[in-house]
Amino acid sequence: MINETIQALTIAGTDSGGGAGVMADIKTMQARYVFSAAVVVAVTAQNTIGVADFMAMPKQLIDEQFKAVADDLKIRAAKTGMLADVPTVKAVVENIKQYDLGPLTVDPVMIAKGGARLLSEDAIQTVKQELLPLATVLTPNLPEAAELTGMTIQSADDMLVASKQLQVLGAKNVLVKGGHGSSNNESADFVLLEDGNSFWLTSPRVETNRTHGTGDTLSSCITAELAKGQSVEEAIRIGKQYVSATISQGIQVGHGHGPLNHWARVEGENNDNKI
Ligand SMILES: Nc1ncnc2c1ncn2[C@@H]1O[C@H](COP(=O)(O)OP(=O)(O)OP(=O)(O)O)[C@@H](O)[C@H]1O
Ligand SMILES: Cc1ncc(CO)c(N)n1
Repeated sequence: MINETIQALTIAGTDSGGGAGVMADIKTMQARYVFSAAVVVAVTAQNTIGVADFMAMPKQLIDEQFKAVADDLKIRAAKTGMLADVPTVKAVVENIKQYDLGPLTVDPVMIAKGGARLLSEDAIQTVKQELLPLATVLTPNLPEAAELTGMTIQSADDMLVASKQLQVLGAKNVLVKGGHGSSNNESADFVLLEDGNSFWLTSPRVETNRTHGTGDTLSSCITAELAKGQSVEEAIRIGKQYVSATISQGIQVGHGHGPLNHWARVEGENNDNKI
């Protein structure tokens, strides 16, 4: 008998251009040696330049995908990404409550790098009230943290206050991503853990437009590491190291915000005998 392969689930939208959403999630989990299943809740027509169109899946098809996965696979951790609109958020929340999917990472995706809305404005409230309380780890970028808290977030102190507010709203552990920050030489993320401990994660800011799917990649890596049984702190630290490697070891695809290098290796990591 061989040991059961570690399995994780992404619940998100597809990206026809291959760089973000479900595609980035699967590539990331594969690179982290975790088997990835996917519940597709929306399909986008998208490339590195922008999102041309998208459609959310009907509730019945979302329910059936969750059931198909839960009936057969042993999911050890899950993440959510693009959730499109109110009915989709509600369907996802209902299914997450119904099945044992392990620790949940919520990436509250709202607006794509090109400016397209991937979550309707009225659904922000639904995410806040119904999905946030289910999050083991919440990973907003600066504009998302601002939307969810109603704060203006400009300084490091603002990130700290926002993370506390997000914990009050029900997220156990919060990672506020600084990719959209104004510092020119550092990309600094703030982490507030369930036990009240907090720390900064910094990496050199890479001068590049190849940053399509950074948030998806970070949250998927965290999910993969949680599936392996890593602590939340360790999963977040590895996530930051991996996403930094995928940005700094860039590849060239497309004409806009290029995708990341999911083949990138974290320096010093031994990847022998991972399966
Ligand atoms: N130019 C950069 N150089 C280094 N690290 C970066 C850069 N841009 C983003 N990051 C890092 O990537 C991670 C994701 O942050 P970011 O704020 O870009 O997420 P996001 O906006 O949700 O991404 P997306 O919407 O494209 O998926 C964070 O750890 C952030 O610090
Ligand atoms: C489908 C999808 N999910 C998430 C993002 C944000 O990176 C995107 N651009 N597209």
